[in-house]
Amino acid sequence: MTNDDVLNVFREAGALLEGHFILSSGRRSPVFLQKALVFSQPDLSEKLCKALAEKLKAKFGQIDVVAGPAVGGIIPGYELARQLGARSIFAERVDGQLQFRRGFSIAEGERVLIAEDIVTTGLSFRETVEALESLPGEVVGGACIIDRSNGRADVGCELVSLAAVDFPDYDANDLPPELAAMDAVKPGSRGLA
Ligand SMILES: O=P(O)(O)OC[C@H]1O[C@H](OP(=O)(O)OP(=O)(O)O)[C@H](O)[C@@H]1O
Ligand SMILES: O=C(O)c1cc(=O)[nH]c(=O)[nH]1
Ligand SMILES: [Mg+2]
Repeated sequence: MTNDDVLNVFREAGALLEGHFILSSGRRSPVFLQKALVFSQPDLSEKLCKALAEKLKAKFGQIDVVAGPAVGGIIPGYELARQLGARSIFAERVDGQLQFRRGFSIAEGERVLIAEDIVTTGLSFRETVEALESLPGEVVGGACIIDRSNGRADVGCELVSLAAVDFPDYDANDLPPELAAMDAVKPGSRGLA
């Protein structure tokens, strides 16, 4: 799939939003990819993850465990695991810190892939890498559906994206006038009680 093919899936699902958004990192953007609207359609999740899984097989070979950060990483992580013949686990925030709970485990020597929906600054990805450090297994790399930093984000491991695009984001104290004129909304889960 090309970048345009992937963006068209989001556009047709009504998931390519315009406005004033507060991102997970606290940065602001006039564009938001509401992935939940795409992942609410299993055929679309399957289509995107199948194309991404082909790239991942070629790059990393055998994967035993796919680990994604909640909430956004759960569905693509599960569908990628299905496509790759791997297990799927997820990390969730406890007092703001990502932890693997619910009895999830990784065995010594297992090959682990980190799966995300969207990468902006790479912060959530790096936190997932950190959460995996105290567990057995080898992180062989990472995957995301859309890298909106177009390859600039440091994710703490080798990243394969299905699409890489350049969407603007700004410091909250340095907004362009058209964004400053709009009320901001925060769609993600980070920081919610
Ligand atoms: O690269 P980053 O700057 O970390 O931004 C990307 C992250 O932001 C979103 O998660 P969010 O914390 O908003 O919550 P969600 O997963 O519940 O949507 C998205 O799912 C990624 O995890
Ligand atoms: O950076 C984010 O928080 C973010 C951006 C985006 O486009 N979509 C999303 O779910 N999160
Ligand atoms: Mg997330």
